[in-house]
Amino acid sequence: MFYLIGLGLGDPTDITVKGLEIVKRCARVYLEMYTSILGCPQEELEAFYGRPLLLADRDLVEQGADEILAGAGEEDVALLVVGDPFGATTHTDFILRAKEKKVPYKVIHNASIMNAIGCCGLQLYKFGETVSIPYWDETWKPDSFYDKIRLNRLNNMHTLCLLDIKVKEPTPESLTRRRKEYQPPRFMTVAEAAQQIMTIVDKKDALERNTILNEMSLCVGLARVGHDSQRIVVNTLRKMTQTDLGAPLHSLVIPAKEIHPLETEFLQQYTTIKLEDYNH
Ligand SMILES: C[S@@+](CC[C@H](N)C(=O)[O-])C[C@H]1O[C@@H](n2cnc3c(N)ncnc32)[C@H](O)[C@@H]1O
Repeated sequence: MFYLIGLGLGDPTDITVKGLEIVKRCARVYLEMYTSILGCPQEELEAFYGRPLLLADRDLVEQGADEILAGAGEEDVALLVVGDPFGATTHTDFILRAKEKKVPYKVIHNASIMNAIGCCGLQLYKFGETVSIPYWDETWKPDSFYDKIRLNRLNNMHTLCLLDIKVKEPTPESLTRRRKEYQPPRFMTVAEAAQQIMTIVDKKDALERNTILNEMSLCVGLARVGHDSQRIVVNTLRKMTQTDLGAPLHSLVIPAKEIHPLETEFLQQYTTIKLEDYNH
């Protein structure tokens, strides 16, 4: 059997009892930590599970599905995913590959940032399409995520912005070489995300700027959701560009234009801005 097991968001003990029992009895257990991170080293997980783990890095997850699924028809193999397995688009592919190979599979769910984001007080059923904000570089500055935020704002829906994680990215110089060298891992902060959004907003004409988003629009920065060190801050978009929420992972929420009074009351604990009569 092939098991896709969610680890939750915080620390090793967030795995479910069901997940832990499966992990203990599997022949091979792979750990995927490039679409998200747990905030503890692999050794800590191994000590808690009482068994070794095989690290499934980006190359193995994206190109090595056959290797991971090998033998899963006869013995138990698991792939551990931080959050919920369906909280990242990458893992549905594993299910399709298992089906194709006639390997039986089971998914063990856990908390995901997709639902834990409700901890800021904005109601989950008022969120529109989630966006991913990629790191910009000198030559590549995609801004299609802004169009989705715009549509959500026009439809009075909140937007969850998931922020880029760069792990095992080859250095530009080694791209053409057989032996790749890798850049240090990078995790986008709420300040960096807010800065990229501000850059787009600043380019819009005055009418668009005032009706969709402007520097005074509110946003919610969240760091390390589900960890003991979780932080949530509500700020204006401009001030969020200067807000340091510490270690990764971070997410940013752009609230809908109209916020329910209960949402306002909840958000108020994360800011000194008087939200009751705030109108941006
Ligand atoms: C591919 S997504 C989430 C994948 C994961 N499978 C899940 O279900 O939560 C990764 C992004 O989600 C956000 N994220 C994940 N865990 C987070 C956390 N604990 N706190 C804040 N943001 C988080 C970050 O923006 C991160 O770059």
